[in-house]
Amino acid sequence: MTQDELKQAVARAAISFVQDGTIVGVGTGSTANFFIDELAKIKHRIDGAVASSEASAARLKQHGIPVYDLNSISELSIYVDGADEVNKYRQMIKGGGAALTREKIVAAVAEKFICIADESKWVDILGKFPLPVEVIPMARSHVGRQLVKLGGYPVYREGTVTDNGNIIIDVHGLQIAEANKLESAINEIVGVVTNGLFAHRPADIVLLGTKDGVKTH
Ligand SMILES: O=C(CO)[C@H](O)[C@H](O)COP(=O)(O)O
Repeated sequence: MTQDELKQAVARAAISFVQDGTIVGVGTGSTANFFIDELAKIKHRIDGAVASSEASAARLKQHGIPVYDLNSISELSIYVDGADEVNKYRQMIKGGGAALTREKIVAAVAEKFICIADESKWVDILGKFPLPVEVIPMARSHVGRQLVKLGGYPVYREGTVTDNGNIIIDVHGLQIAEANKLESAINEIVGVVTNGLFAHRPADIVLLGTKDGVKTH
């Protein structure tokens, strides 16, 4: 099976968690795109969606799925999104697509976070994938220096502007043993909007696409 076929399989599996008549939280990235395409097939059963990026909102609208502002709803039963890395505690690194802040906001509102990923994303220790940090542009150098003090090698992601008008710094060389602590420490740096560690809010369910089928963690 190709990686895309594994992504498609988990996207399809996630549909079984969608309840009729609800608004669905939708993430960002290639795996989330497969989920959006699956969601379109059952769009008559749902009320609409909340998106974690402009790109996902556009794809949902192309399919004729109504997209709601997060501020206009009071509850969200599920949020379905991909990950760049996920471990056995269902903690994740996210933000490869630069949507980490909105992803974290929608995930915070959702009752259940369902992570959909192909098996290449499964890791023992988080940190091989460079950790994305969303930063207010004028704080770029300051934040970079503080990230070095935390043991990382910050690299400015040139040419990327987030949906919130900010920049991304990718932190290389981290071996993340205590994800909760590192998530908090980075968020305490002045100028950081948020970072792509999802340790305080891990996924509730991970659907992992493997050659032997979709496995649930
Ligand atoms: O966090 C994300 C975007 O900000 C994505 O979930 C993550 O990058 C995984 O992407 P893909 O499904 O394309 O592998």
